[in-house]
Amino acid sequence: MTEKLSDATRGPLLDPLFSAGWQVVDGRDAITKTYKFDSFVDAFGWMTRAAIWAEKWDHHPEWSNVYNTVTVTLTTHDVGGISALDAKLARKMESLF
Ligand SMILES: C[C@H](O)[C@H](O)[C@H]1CNC2=NC(N)=NC(=O)C2=N1
Repeated sequence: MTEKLSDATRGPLLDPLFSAGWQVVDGRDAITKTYKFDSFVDAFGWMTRAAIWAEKWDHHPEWSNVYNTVTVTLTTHDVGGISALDAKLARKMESLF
């Protein structure tokens, strides 16, 4: 069962993501990162690959794309905050980037 991250698990799961450029969203228990690509095709290709994992894990990003830029926000709507699934999807997005 998915749960909001406890204080004890937040650091180990989120600190590596903060080092990779993820940030906490102001006023929300959510994390965000803006990715820049060389082209729209690269951006959309990355979104397509990330979307396959999101669907496989039944965990979906809030995201938007403008040309070569993709802004992603991850949170777990079912628990009202960041869960391990958000960290897992963020790590996958990093590895696909
Ligand atoms: C019913 C379905 O499994 C849930 O609504 C899933 C779908 N994708 C989801 N994605 C995200 N980001 N948070 C959720 O709580 C969530 N819940």
